[in-house]
Amino acid sequence: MVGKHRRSAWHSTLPDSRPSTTSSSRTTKQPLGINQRNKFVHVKNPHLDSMDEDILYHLDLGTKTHNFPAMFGDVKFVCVGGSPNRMKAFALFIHKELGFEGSEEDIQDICAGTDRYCMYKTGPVLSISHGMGIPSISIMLHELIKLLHHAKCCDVTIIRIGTSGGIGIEPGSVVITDTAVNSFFKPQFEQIILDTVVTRSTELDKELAEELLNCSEEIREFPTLIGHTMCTYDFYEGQGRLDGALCFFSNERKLDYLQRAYKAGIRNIEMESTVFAAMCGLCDLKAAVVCVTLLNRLECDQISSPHEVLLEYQQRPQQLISILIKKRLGQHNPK
Ligand SMILES: O=P(O)(O)O[C@@H]1C[C@H](O)[C@@H](CO)O1
Ligand SMILES: O=c1cc[nH]c(=O)[nH]1
Repeated sequence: MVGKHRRSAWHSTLPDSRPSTTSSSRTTKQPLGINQRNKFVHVKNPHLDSMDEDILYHLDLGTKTHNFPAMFGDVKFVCVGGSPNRMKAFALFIHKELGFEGSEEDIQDICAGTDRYCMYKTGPVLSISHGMGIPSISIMLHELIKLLHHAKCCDVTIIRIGTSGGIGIEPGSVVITDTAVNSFFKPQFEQIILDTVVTRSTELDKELAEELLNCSEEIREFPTLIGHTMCTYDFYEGQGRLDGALCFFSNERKLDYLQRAYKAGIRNIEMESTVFAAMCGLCDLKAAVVCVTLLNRLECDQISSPHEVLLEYQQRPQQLISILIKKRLGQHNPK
């Protein structure tokens, strides 16, 4: 049984079934979310205090070479996603949406000295790529969380905007994760530390998920729903695909697994949400995962939609996040 969630997954193609939660109480013209005033980002590592300098190697930043409070102290929203191009596109999009002055050329990759990750900042919004899979996002998050801590950022909301495979929902739907689960449908992330397996919770911020769902009420162009997200260690065998270089199970076993996942409340599969939820939770960061689905895994394994369709799908979580950010900043004018 998957851990607590307030209601079962819900599909916006049934508008009448939308919860009656009003958008006014939580999301109108408030600079910050209700319960997140002056909450600093916490690192949980006593060794950091005794370090003379902290070099964030994969971001090509360091506390002696860069003035973190000056560069990042005003950050309130951090958006992360796998692809460098997507995260650059998001930074440009949000820059325009927030009506900031300056041209696109002004938004440069802060991590240009490394090709591991890219990072863009526009106003209070930081946009960073994390590559594919748990190890890649985990390295980025260690360094990002330290960056936010050294910069003395407070009241930060962090959102992963990704792509995923849907289960039993229309391709192009956007899933807001209430709980990230592992391949056994459990709300847990297992981190191996030295020679010990440490199990961490993958609960995400339920209020933030609801706030995002409220924002989705303004977008009629695509369905948005709340559901569990399964996070795997692999795209092919790990997600029950029949089209990898290796596959030793039948179509029947694949479908049985995916149907059991659907019954457990899982609506999409991706490769980062559990560690993202676990690390952000431990460091007091309000976190959400918002992924578009590229296909329905009950129907196929290959992602065969045309490039333009996939590009448009990738913009959907960005549209939703832009409404949230504008509402939080008191800049939103509903259509
Ligand atoms: O944020 P992205 O689109 O990279 O997320 C998913 C999970 C994997 O990283 C990748 C697999 O195609 O897409
Ligand atoms: O099926 C999919 C599509 C995108 N990302 C995944 O991890 N799985």
